[in-house]
Amino acid sequence: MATEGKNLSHYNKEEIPNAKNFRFGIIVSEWNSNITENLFQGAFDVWIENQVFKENIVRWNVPGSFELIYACKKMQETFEMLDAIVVVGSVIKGETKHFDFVCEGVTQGIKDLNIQSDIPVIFCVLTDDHMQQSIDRSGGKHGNKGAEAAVAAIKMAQLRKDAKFYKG
Ligand SMILES: Nc1c(NC[C@H](O)[C@H](O)[C@H](O)CO)[nH]c(=O)[nH]c1=O
Ligand SMILES: CC(=O)[C@@H](O)COP(=O)(O)O
Repeated sequence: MATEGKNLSHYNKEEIPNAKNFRFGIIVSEWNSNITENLFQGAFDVWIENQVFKENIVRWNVPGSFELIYACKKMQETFEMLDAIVVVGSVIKGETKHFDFVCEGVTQGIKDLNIQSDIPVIFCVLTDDHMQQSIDRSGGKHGNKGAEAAVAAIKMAQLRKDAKFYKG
């Protein structure tokens, strides 16, 4: 398993672009908030550690992961100055196939928003079989996927900035 036995949240600050002037959006699902709040904190802490100004971080909340799609579309439309957006969710399998549809729907929706908009969207949605897997990946033994998402957001913001520079 890709994550098993590993903590993927450790990163080398020397390899992270200067994030001081970047502006980020983050949308947090309220489902499984014990998980999503830890994911948010992991992302927020990485951005602060990399000199992002608190006032340059915009947070919205949504009821569940499926609503991340619409909220992200509206955030892209509303805050065109953002350099990247992170969407945060925790989907945990239940008794029915609903888990499959929510996970696939969010995945495809966020993929589409990356294609349709100039603002990159980072996918920080845990899709786990049970709560322990979620705990392990939101500040537990396998690190914090929120921290990883924040690093990805910085790197993609820099890639977008470089692309604009080369395009002229
Ligand atoms: N079961 C989980 C959900 N389900 C709710 C959906 O995301 C959505 O809010 C609802 O279908 C109304 O549109 N959401 C999660 O984020 N995590 C879950 O485990
Ligand atoms: C992902 C879900 O919506 C799921 O957790 C809901 O649980 P159930 O499938 O038992 O209704």
